[in-house]
Amino acid sequence: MATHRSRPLWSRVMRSCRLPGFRSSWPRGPLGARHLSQEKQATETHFGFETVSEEEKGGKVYHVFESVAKKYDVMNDMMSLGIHRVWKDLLLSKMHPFPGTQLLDVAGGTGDIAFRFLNYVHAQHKGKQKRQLRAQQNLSWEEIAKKYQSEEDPLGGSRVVVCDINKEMLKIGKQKARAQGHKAGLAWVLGDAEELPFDDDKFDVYTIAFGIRNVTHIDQALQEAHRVLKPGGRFLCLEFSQVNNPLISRLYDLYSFQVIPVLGEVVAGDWKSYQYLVESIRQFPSQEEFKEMIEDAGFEKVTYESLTSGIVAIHSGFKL
Ligand SMILES: COc1cc(O)cc(C/C=C(\C)CC/C=C(\C)CC/C=C(\C)CC/C=C(\C)CC/C=C(\C)CC/C=C(\C)CC/C=C(\C)CC/C=C(\C)CC/C=C(\C)CCC=C(C)C)c1O
Ligand SMILES: C[S@@+](CC[C@H](N)C(=O)[O-])C[C@H]1O[C@@H](n2cnc3c(N)ncnc32)[C@H](O)[C@@H]1O
Repeated sequence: MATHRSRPLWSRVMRSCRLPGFRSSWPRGPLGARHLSQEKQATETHFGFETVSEEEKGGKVYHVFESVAKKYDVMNDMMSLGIHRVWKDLLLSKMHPFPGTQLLDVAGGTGDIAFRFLNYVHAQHKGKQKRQLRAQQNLSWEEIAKKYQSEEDPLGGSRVVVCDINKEMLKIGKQKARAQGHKAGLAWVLGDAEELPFDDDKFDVYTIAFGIRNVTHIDQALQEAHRVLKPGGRFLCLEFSQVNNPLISRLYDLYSFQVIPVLGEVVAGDWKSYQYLVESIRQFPSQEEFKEMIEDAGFEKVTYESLTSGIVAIHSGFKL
């Protein structure tokens, strides 16, 4: 079977040499590459509103999530007044996993998407079991109890792999998994979205929630998503997007720049990481631009849904 090492040679060589032209037109934010010289295009990018070298960015992003890991979940509930939970639930209902789904959750951090997936497939499997038992009306209650006990896989064959580049985020995720009683069907892998440590054609669904904005080469991460998905597999991305209503946009800016970093400082003792959060949101492409990037990576039937006036969007695409 082909492995992740089997990426075309030109791709590997151009990537390691950082030749101009390898990158797509991204980044295109206010301080993005389109304002830079041809030579600098291959080496400079943005970290929030700051211009940094591509080599520097990964380390800076790593430091942000290492720093916020312990307060990450509480901060999300506070900053979003719990709304991020609704967005994540919507991602799961859009996915509507079938029994036996193999999910890869990239930039999975503290496991929010993975735990939702496990709860979803568990409930789905239980429901299916109940329906089957109801259909077998002639069974005695002892036989029904026996059938329940002999059930070996309560997830019906579904599995999720959480992959994240940050050890601290994964550590918190594993602690949460233990506390919530998740063990079966869950694996944690340290890895980079730009160079996934998985074989080709391995997963039915690839998710990335609030992760892709932090990746240095978004085009590379999208190509990797395409590579590891099975033919017919689905890409789903939940990410901050563009608010189009001018009034809401004004309020949103006020809240983002005046409140979020203050909350970051008060709750997590970390102004800078939350300043990076709001700045990185402004650097991310619009719904339509991101849709094009997903198509460029080879996905088909690409669609998106804007949620909460476009504060976030869910993009979907298929490897056909
Ligand atoms: C370091 O990197 C990160 C760290 C992290 O912890 C998380 C992430 C990734 C993010 C997530 C996993 C998602 C969860 C996190 C967030 C949603 C935080 C980011 C928040 C924003 C960019 C702002 C938008 C927030 C929301 C839509 C949540 C709801 C909040 C409100 C409705 C605001 C209510 C607050 C107040 C009333 C307090 C007083 C506010 C002011 C004085 C400022 C003025 C503000 C307003 C008048 C209202 C604000 C209005 C809006 C936000 C727009 C309203 C929208 C609609 C009506 C649709 C990570 O990468
Ligand atoms: C805002 S958190 C999102 C966590 C989780 N998906 C959620 O929705 O709560 C962003 C995550 O992206 C991870 N990340 C950043 N760059 C990455 C990369 N190149 N490869 C894999 N993960 C990365 C960070 O370590 C962090 O855990």
